[in-house]
Amino acid sequence: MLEQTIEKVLVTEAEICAKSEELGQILTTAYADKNPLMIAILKGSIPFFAELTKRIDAHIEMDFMVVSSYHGGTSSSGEVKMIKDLDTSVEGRDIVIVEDIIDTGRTLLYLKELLIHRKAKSVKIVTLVDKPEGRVVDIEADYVGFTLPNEFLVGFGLDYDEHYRNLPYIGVLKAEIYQTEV
Ligand SMILES: O=P(O)(O)OC[C@H]1O[C@H](OP(=O)(O)OP(=O)(O)O)[C@H](O)[C@@H]1O
Ligand code: HPA
Repeated sequence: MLEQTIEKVLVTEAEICAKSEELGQILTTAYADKNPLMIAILKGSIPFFAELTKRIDAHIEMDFMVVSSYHGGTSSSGEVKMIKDLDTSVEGRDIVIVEDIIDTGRTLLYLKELLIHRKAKSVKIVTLVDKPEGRVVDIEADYVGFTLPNEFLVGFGLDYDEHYRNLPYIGVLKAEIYQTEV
């Protein structure tokens, strides 16, 4: 069914689990005794957030923000909209933003500047995927799972028109899918 719409798989579920384990160990060491606030940027980061946080062997807290800049299809509106803010104050806290992807960089630049403005003690970014060729603003993640080419990706939280987030791997859709309703 869904699998028939996929042109190629770029990152398998096993590779994502192994990378989450590796990043979890790095964050366990980096944040031992710091009680960071880990922020999932919804909706896309949910599957990765779940994989990653269960592999961090240290005290953490969790909160959630909903922001959106992609309005259907494969192109960014360029405007980042806050749809749901945090419940927790970030003042004086060590923050780890968890994202599924950094592409143009606009979403993470907006979020990082917002959290610094709110007086977070530190703000680090962990992303499952980095597409450096897509960047239009100057921002980098501190921890990157996979650096991938500039193709439109789906799966493991990444959507095309809100579909395909539930694929357990990251891939590219067949070209004809972009011309038809999903
Ligand atoms: O680097 P950028 O070009 O800003 O793109 C990255 C952002 O785009 C996607 O979110 P989207 O706005 O599509 O919302 P979603 O998480 O609900 O899919 C993704 O989850 C990142 O938050
Ligand atoms: O390649 C992508 N796929 C899905 N969502 C995205 N948001 C930014 N880039 C992408």
